[in-house]
Amino acid sequence: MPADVEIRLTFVTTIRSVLLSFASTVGLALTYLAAGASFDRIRFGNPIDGWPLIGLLAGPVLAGLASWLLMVRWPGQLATLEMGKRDQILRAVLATTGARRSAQWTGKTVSTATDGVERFANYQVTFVGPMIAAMTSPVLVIAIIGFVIDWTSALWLLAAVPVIPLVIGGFQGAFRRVSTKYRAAARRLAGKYLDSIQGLMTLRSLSAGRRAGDQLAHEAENVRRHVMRLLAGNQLVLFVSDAAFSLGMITVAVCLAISRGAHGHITPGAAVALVLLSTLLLEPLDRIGQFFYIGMGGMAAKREIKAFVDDSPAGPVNAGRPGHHVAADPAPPAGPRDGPVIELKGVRAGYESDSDSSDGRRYTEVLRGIDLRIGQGEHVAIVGPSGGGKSTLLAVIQGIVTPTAGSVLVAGTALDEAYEGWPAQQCAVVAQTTYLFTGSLAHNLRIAAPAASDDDLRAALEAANLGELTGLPEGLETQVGERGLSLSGGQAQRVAIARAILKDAPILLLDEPTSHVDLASERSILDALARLGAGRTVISVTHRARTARAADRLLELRDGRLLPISASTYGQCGTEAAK
Ligand SMILES: Nc1ncnc2c1ncn2[C@@H]1O[C@H](COP(=O)(O)OP(=O)(O)OP(=O)(O)O)[C@@H](O)[C@H]1O
Repeated sequence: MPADVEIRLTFVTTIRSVLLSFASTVGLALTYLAAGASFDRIRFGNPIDGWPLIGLLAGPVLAGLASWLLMVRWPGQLATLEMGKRDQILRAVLATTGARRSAQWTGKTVSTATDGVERFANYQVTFVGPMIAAMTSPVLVIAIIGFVIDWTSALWLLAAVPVIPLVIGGFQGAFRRVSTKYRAAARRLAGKYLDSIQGLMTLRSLSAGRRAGDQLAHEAENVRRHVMRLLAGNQLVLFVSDAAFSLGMITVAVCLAISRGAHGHITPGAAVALVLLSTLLLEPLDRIGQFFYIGMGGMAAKREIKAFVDDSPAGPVNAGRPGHHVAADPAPPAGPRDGPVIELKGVRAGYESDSDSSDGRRYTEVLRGIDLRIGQGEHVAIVGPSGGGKSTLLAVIQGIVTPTAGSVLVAGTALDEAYEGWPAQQCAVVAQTTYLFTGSLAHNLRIAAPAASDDDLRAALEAANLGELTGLPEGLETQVGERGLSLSGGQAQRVAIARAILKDAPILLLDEPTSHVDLASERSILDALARLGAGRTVISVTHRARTARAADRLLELRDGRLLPISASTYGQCGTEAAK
């Protein structure tokens, strides 16, 4: 949601709240004045008639109508605001590089996009406007008292009114840390909870379920403690403000009524109306109860959403890198051209991770000056120690990880100048594991090529050595993913190859696609990959000597740098899995 829409919505909400609150205040004021006037008439033996009667009837109706209008419009505005914020967060998520993605980050995202957005919208729609209205309506009440009853009493009461917002402002400063800590604890719990669900099978196989449960209970207890602190603060403030202000304000009003009435400045009826009207000056106090739970929580959520969105490199791949121009329009498709298809010069890249204990972030550099030139149709294999940065290098080529220095050219176009989706369009990837979405096999394949026909899908499955799936009773409509047929690791990898075939990109990136499969599956996958790689530029990250030797060129990634090695040296030196 663009900021101006948010500002407009808040502005409209506030104006509406102020108007409706004024209508409600006038309604109640009319009732109290009518009650006072009636009191005078009763004293003189007259029945209740004329404007006091109209006031007594119309006042509550007006007040009730205004309050009702205030209530009925909220749900729609809440939904609009929540939808807009979630859309903004989703865009930020999609623009976030792989460098940030971790279980902690995912948990934070879920917590911010659900509970955080709800709290923010609730705060923005049901709190900000009514709070401003509540703060301004006493001025209206004072004016009514001044005009209708007595200016001296009005001025005395006016002196007490500014104390309430001042006190609320003071409490806000004192309790801001409490609500920020509560939101942080809630985010941490969401992250751990999600982490445990994602790693459920691992936890079970390691008999670590109970320990993980204890940790979750510990985090939940932490959240409970912070909520209790917030509520305790709320109760304390309610007690202090109610005791001091309600009593103080009513006492002042009663003293004024008695003193002004005794000296004949106001009638007994006006004195009664003055005391009744002074209760309307306590309207801001009613809001203090909401202040901590909705107000403080909403403000913390607002800061959190802003930090989340500001923190994500929304927009083009390299947005935020100083001095880099980003093309607004798609660059031309890569045709056969002279020069390298992939070129990296002096590329440095790494990861920032949220530090658990402090506010700061830790940066670890993984690639420390990569130079690489790959020509059209060339097949390059990259080997190296585990954790050396091979997957990171592929992520840089795909534009998922943005280098901190150096330049990257993909399919003949520098990423600095390409639009956001360019590298993803040019590369088909088969990674170590494949994610299958819940849905049909066809749905899972069309993610790569939405316009593909059923025949295209079947042909891709055949070419990926996965023809057996088309023979299932429901064929392409067979449900796979979490709630459907569970495919084996090898079959899932071949679904990824079928996706790559359908995508038909000029560059093929293979990140150890056979590392988690058995020998029979490996043969089948390598065979399908050989067909897929023909005529394409291929980078394959591997630990297998056979795959490495089959490449045109072999490079080793070690200590953040790429060095050429000969296939014979690789086999003999025995890099750990080079068998
Ligand atoms: N999203 C991430 N956030 C933080 N650090 C990361 C992230 N991804 C990878 N790393 C770290 O970067 C380093 C390089 O990881 P990378 O996966 O690129 O290595 P690799 O050579 O592909 O390893 P392997 O052969 O085991 O797959 C590792 O130390 C890893 O912990």
